[in-house]
Amino acid sequence: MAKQYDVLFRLLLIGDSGVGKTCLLCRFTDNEFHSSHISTIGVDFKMKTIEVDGIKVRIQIWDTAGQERYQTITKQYYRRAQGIFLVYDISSERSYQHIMKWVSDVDEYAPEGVQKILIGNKADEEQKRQVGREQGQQLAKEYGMDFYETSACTNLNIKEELYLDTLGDTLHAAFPATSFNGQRFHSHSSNGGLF
Ligand SMILES: Nc1nc2c(ncn2[C@@H]2O[C@H](COP(=O)(O)OP(=O)(O)OP(=O)(O)O)[C@@H](O)[C@H]2O)c(=O)[nH]1
Repeated sequence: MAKQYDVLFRLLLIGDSGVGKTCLLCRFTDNEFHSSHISTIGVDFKMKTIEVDGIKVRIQIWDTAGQERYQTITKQYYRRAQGIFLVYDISSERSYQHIMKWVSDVDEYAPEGVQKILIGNKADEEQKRQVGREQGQQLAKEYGMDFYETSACTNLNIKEELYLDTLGDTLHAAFPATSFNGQRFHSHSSNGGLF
C-alpha cells in the first residue's frame, strides 16, 4: 500500500476551558463551527493531510481539556508536540492572565525549543472585548511567540499558514529542497478520539 504521508507533525491546543479550542480544531480540519460548548474530556484529536511542494504532510492536532481536573492527563501529551497553540479568549481577561500559567506548563512538560503560538480567539466578539490586541502582541513578544487573533466563528485567520508557520523550520530541516512557496495541491481530514 502506498505510504499515505511523508512526514507527521503533532500540534497541541491548550488554554482555559471555553476559550474555543475544540471550535478552532473543527474549523482547521472540517471547516465547521458549533455554537454549543461541550467540554472536552481528556484529549481528542483530528488529522489533516496537506501537500506542500509534493511532500505529503500529515498534521495531527490534539485538543486538550481546559478543565483543571484533566491536567494530569493532558500534560502527558506535551512532550510529543512539535508546535503548541496557547489559546485565550479576547472577551475574557481571566483566560489571558492564565496564559502565563500555560506557558510555564509548556516550559516544564514540552520539549525544549517547541514552537509556541499565542492565539486570541473569539475576535468576532468586539463588543465584549476585554483584552486589547496590543496586550496579545506584548505577551507574545515577551515569551518569543508568534501571535494571531482568530475567530472560529467567522473563520478569521484560521488557515494552513497558521500551522505551516509553526512547522516551517522543522519541515525545511527534514526536506531542505522545499521552499514552501510551491502550490498546495489538496488537503483532507480524518477524525480520531481518545478517552
Ligand atoms: N463568538 C465566538 N464564540 C466561539 C468562538 N470559538 C468558540 N466559541 C464558543 O465558545 C464556547 C466554547 O468553545 P469550545 O471550543 O467548546 O471551548 P474549549 O476551549 O474547547 O473548552 P474545553 O473543552 O472545556 O476546554 C462554545 O459555545 C463555542 O461556540 C469564536 O471564535 N467566536
